[in-house]
Amino acid sequence: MLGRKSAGAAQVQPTAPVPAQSFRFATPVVQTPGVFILAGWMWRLVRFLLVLPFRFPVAVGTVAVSVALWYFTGWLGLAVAWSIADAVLLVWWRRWPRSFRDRVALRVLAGWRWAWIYQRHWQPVLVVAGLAESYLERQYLPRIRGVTCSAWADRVRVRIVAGTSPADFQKRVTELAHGFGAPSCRVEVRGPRDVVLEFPRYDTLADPIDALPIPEEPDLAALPVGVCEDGEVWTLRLHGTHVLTVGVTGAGKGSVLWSAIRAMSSAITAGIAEVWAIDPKRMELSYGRALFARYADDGESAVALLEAAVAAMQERAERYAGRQRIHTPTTRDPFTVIVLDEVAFLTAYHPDRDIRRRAENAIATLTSQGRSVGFCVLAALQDPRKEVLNLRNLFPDKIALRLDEASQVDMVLGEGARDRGANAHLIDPELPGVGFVKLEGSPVPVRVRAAFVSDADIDHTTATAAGTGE
Ligand SMILES: Nc1ncnc2c1ncn2[C@@H]1O[C@H](COP(=O)(O)OP(=O)(O)OP(=O)(O)O)[C@@H](O)[C@H]1O
Repeated sequence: MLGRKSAGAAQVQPTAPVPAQSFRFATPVVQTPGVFILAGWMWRLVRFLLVLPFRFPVAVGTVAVSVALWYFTGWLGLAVAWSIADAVLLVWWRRWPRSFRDRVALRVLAGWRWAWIYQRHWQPVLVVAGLAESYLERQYLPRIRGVTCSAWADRVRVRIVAGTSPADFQKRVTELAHGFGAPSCRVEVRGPRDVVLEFPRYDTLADPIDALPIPEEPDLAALPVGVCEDGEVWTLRLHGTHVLTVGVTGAGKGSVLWSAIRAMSSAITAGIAEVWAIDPKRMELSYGRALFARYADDGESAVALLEAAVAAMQERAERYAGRQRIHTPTTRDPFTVIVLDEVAFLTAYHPDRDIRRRAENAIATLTSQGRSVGFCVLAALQDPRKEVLNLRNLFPDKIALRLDEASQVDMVLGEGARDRGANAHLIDPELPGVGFVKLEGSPVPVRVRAAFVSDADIDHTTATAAGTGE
């Protein structure tokens, strides 16, 4: 009956078996002869041995020379040669430790970690993490192109499978870090199908950092405020930008503010920079009050301070109009930093609506017009949501200290920052001052720790800059 034309077209899936079908076609199963399997393994072994000298020339060369020495001179010759080589390495290590570290120690370490950590665990970790691809019943894995070690991290260069994207790795940084036993993982895209996975070997920022020395002639576009994960000094640009520091209570926002103020204190003494401080909590900035040209701690006086800053900025802009386009700090026109602790107090939490409106207007004007005439807003905030501070995009530079939620990372550092490894919501509460920043010229967020400025350090800074207070 179904075969009749009047029954209409039957809707069957092309691959589903049809019950009434009299013949079934299936691919025949052919047993591979053992000799082919053996030949395949032999070929892989030969290929491995052929590639080995090119991949590890020093290691293979050392073994080859040792075998040759043993063959031609016996054990004695080999022992003498090794003793001389050891002595040379010892002298190298003692006399030029840095070059020894870069050229010998880190290379040996990289070879060891390539073999023992990455090559050994590569397949299981990537398959379980969902980074292996299947096509026509074959499995394709990203390939390790090389491993290098720096003093604190391993960098694994990977050729990804054609048709996949680096975003697949960026989404699985947590799985990769745990899979290879690293505290974290960051993904850097170098080119088409070319990514680098960076696995720190230990947390370089685990110990607090003491207040950094005060620069005598501070570069206001690169103030030393802490340390980056790779051991470099973390410098913060203030001149020519505005900076927003975001973090939950106790995240260490105060140490960022104080490190920046401390770093520019010589410029304050010289009269070419000044700080106007707003401290609604009266606990953070009040301690170093003598350093500030102006200070406010309640809604009315804070708004008056902000409006005075706007007036000063506009007066300066009027003088510069048509004459100069770049601000150079001088005693007449000092670089002015408006430090605003807990900015949400003025823009969201203050009970007086008029104060909130005036504060928001003043901050918007300063952040949108101030940077070219030498005004900078350095603000701290606990909650980055739009309802609390809808001006956050007017701050070109942002610092994400410990945050409450994963979704807040991209709110602070911009779209994709969390995928690139800026897990600010996972920062250990025991590590105040640790955060993520984007440094100039790189989209990859860098993990940093602000130096801790104690009360004694603030006293010292105040004493150094004495005579410039209110
Ligand atoms: N960089 C740092 N290194 C080590 N410890 C720090 C650092 N910064 C802050 N701390 C410690 O963490 C505590 C909280 O820091 P801080 O008051 O700066 O946090 P906060 O983010 O400003 O919090 P809140 O918003 O509640 O004021 C400090 O008392 C200090 O002991």
